[in-house]
Amino acid sequence: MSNPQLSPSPSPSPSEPSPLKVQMVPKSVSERLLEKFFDVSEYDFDYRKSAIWSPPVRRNVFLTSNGRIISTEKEMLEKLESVTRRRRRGGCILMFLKEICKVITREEGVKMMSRSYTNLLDLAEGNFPVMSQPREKKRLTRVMTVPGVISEPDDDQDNSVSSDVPSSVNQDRIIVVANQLPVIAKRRPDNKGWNFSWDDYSLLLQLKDGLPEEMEILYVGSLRVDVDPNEQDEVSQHLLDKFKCVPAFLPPEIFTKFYHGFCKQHVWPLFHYMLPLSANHGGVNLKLLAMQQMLKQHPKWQGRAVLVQITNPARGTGKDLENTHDELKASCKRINEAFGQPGYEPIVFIDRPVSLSEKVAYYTIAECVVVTAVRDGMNLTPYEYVACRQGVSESESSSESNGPKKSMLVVSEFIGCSPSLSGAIRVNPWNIEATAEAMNEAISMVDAEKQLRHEKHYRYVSSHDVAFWSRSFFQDMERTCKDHFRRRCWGIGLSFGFRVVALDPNFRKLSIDHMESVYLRSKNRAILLDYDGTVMPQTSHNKAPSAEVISIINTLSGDTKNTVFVVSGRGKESLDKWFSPCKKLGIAAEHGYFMRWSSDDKWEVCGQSSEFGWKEMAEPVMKLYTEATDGSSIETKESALVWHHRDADPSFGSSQAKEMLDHLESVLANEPVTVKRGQYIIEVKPQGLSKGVVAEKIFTSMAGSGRQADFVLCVGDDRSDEEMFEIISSAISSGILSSNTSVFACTVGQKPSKAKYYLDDPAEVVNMLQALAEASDPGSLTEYESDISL
Ligand SMILES: O=P(O)(O)OC[C@H]1O[C@H](O[C@H]2O[C@H](CO)[C@@H](O)[C@H](O)[C@H]2O)[C@H](O)[C@@H](O)[C@@H]1O
Repeated sequence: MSNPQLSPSPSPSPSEPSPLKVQMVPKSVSERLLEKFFDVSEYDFDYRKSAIWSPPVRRNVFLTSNGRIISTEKEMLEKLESVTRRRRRGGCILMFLKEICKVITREEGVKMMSRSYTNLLDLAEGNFPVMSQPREKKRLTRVMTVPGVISEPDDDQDNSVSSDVPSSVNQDRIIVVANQLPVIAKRRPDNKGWNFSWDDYSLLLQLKDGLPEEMEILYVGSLRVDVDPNEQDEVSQHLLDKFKCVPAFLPPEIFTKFYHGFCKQHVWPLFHYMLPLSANHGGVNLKLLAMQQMLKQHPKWQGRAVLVQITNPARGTGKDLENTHDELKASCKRINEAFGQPGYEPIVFIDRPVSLSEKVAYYTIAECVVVTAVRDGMNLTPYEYVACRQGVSESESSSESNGPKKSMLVVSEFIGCSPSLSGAIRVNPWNIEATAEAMNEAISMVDAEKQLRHEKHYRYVSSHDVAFWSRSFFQDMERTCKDHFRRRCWGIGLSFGFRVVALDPNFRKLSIDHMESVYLRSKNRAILLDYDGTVMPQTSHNKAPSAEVISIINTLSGDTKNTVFVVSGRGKESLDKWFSPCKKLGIAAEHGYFMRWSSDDKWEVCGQSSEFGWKEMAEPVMKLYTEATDGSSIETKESALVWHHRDADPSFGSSQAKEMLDHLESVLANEPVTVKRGQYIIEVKPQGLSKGVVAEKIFTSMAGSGRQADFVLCVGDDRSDEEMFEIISSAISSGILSSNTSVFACTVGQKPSKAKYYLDDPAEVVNMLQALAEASDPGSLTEYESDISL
């Protein structure tokens, strides 16, 4: 092992958190296993350093890369045995190493953090750290990888809550984790301890305005001061009691590496797709060059226009930053020398720290603000500027800006706030000429227009404040987590393909025997079947239904107790041809744009819209993506356009599909259409057309003719089929179906769905339908139909 084997240090007792020093610990189970089976010295890793120390519990918990929790040494050995067996079959040394690397031993972590570094999972569970006291443990819902009911913990956690719902959820709480806590810490004048107060300027603090009043808000983050380890317990307790803040005390050198190194040099550039230096080169040189260009192109501004460049002092250090800074200074000097006059310098370069009030003063007098960041998540400068310009009172403003409020913005199209500023002049900051022209246009604009643009922006800024954003984030979160505690989480896939899906605990495999017995007892049955991916495998090349499927569907639709429909996105011609032997079968084609109750009936056109002008807008976009995506194609249906990427490279096709979805949604935003994803397709279809509407029509018609369905079987595999499942509960509440109706909503494949049941694949669906066909009443079949079904 690469770890030096030092003498074991005793485990801290639960009441005594570990002192602030690095301790090496005895070899863990996983280390011993690694040594036993692999030459681990080849792999230079030390997983223990990544372990987060938490106050000790008395057992180990291992988390493997597929999310399975292994909680005993015995289980670990079993896992190892199975992996080594796989290894012999030519398998997965690396995979196992990765799994082992992900092992988290809660007891054996290297205790390099200070005592305030508490376990965030505990916070989430409602176990607030009470310093120096043993804590009660509750557990979060576990992640499983195999179907079944989660067994109760068999360990020594006597205090754990056995219910799925932690008691803490009775009280609404939100935990805000941020770099800095929204508190100001000052040493007491006598140097004995600290005074704390809320930081009223902190956005984090203002978040609460958008949250429900009874919501408890807990903050986790660092302080801006360095608190001696001896004082940390007391400070933590005080901040928790009085401010609901949990401080993370990072030693200064770790904080510097974390913030200036990891955050600024790695995470920020990574998330903004740029090298660290190009940012600084952050909010500046492109703008100076644009100013130079504007003065050259529009000499009328020489002697009149001044660019005040407020540059935050560089947060990092190093030769590269110094060079960048020197370059900026040189640009300012060059421009000022070229265009300056006695008493006039076109560029005022401020690279010292600027207080908020000074910044507000600059914003208040600025005729225009120019933000040319080449990449930024949000950038609040334009909003702050608009608010400051609104705040100018007539008595404070110069005679020139007396009268109506006005402001002008030139903003980079690459910053997050750009789309929300519809009155701003948007530029590509790399295009210096265009930026220069935009600056000229902005300051040359007539006052009335500046005023209109300002009013528009101010309306947006004043209604989209911090409270607005926190409220909308919170609502999104609430919607997403609505059933969080009810659902079971399942780990699916491996490595990068690993994901956790949350499924309803009642989601289960459809029991054919049970359904068959209900089928036999029922009198009015509605059977709604999707086509592709349900009765027809997606992988099949021949898309026509097999003779077996035709025979089964024919038998089912021939039973007078049954109303059977194929409800598909496909066009009517192929469905009509394929199912021509099934005379009594209903067909809904193109998501219900066309509907036919039996082969004797005419096709009804159900679309509300006969206006297809949008096709001319959608098709060129689809063509663009088709040209760029080898293997993709466009399908033109009567009511819809479909872009297929099944035959394209899987990952490229799917990323193109995501991009096209966004593209089409914005191009067609004002058109009466919806853009939907399906199995390897993006489909644009008229609004109001859905399989849900089809299902509703069928149930309504049955009820209207005195044959309200007492049995509903609805099977589908795709997103569009979810609309059928969804409509069932509203059909029961509206009385179209009875609360006694036996409903079998079934999706194909195990995945999050509105359906309560699943079958694994189309083969199982066909078996299930076969069982129902066999249970159907042969007496109700016509002679011709019984011939076919034989
Ligand atoms: O509602 P469904 O019966 O599931 O039909 C939905 C779509 O079916 C067709 O696309 C599907 O089959 C294609 C092969 O023929 C395949 O490449 C694609 O991935 C599948 O989604 C049809 O072409 C679409 O118009 C339907 O919307």
